Amino acid sequence: MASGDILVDVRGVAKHYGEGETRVDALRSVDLRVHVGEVIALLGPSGSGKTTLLNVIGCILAPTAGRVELDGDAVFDGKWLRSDLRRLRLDKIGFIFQAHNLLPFLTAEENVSVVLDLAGWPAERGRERARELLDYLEVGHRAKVKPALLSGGEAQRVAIARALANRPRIILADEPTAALDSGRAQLVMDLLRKLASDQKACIIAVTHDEKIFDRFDRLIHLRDGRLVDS
Ligand SMILES: Nc1ncnc2c1ncn2[C@@H]1O[C@H](COP(=O)(O)OP(=O)(O)OP(=O)(O)O)[C@@H](O)[C@H]1O
Repeated sequence: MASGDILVDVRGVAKHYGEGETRVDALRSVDLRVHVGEVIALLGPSGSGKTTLLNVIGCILAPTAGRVELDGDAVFDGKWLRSDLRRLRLDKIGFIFQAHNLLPFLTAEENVSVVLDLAGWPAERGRERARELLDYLEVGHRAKVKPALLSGGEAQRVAIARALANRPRIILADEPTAALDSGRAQLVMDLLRKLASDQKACIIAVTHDEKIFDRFDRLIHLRDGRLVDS
């Protein structure tokens, strides 16, 4: 595959927390490349480093060593290479969290458009984009409803709309289907697959949800901070 197809390029990434006797090596020399259109699962026992790796790729956490390139831009090489990490995250990365933490006092539509406000979109265009995405995710008819009145599946789709609002090409998900029953979990995964292909994006999801393993292109296993054979 051409190098232009690589959206996430992690090389020799290590991360330890603490020092001396309390030191924990959460990641040890991790190499990972993720291509356009790929949908990848990060698996491994509790404490194996999955969240740490997701947070490093999401530019939320600085590794102790190594290099990270996102969508062709070097962002970390022993140190951050970009001063505007918040902007970088807004432009390139979409986060989908398990507890979908929608803002309870905003409608579904406003929960999506608020991200675009932050990214500097004019309000009207932000609202249009939010509606378009909610329609695409088949939850447009719930646009004016607040999160408390949404079903689990609807709320998760609003959270996905929010993660995608600014057209990020790197989508990071932490247990995206944990709160859903089997049928809804499959639907969410089918949606994420369609998105990755339509928007030339990639998806990296931490999951323990065996019923969706067959929806991933690759299963990446972490053990004690190292990648083991997929
Ligand atoms: N802020 C922190 N300070 C100290 N140690 C930490 C911190 N965050 C994580 N760790 C440790 O780093 C290791 C990897 O943690 P991480 O959360 O990445 O694992 P995980 O695979 O996501 O686990 P889980 O499936 O339980 O969420 C663990 O030993 C954890 O205790």
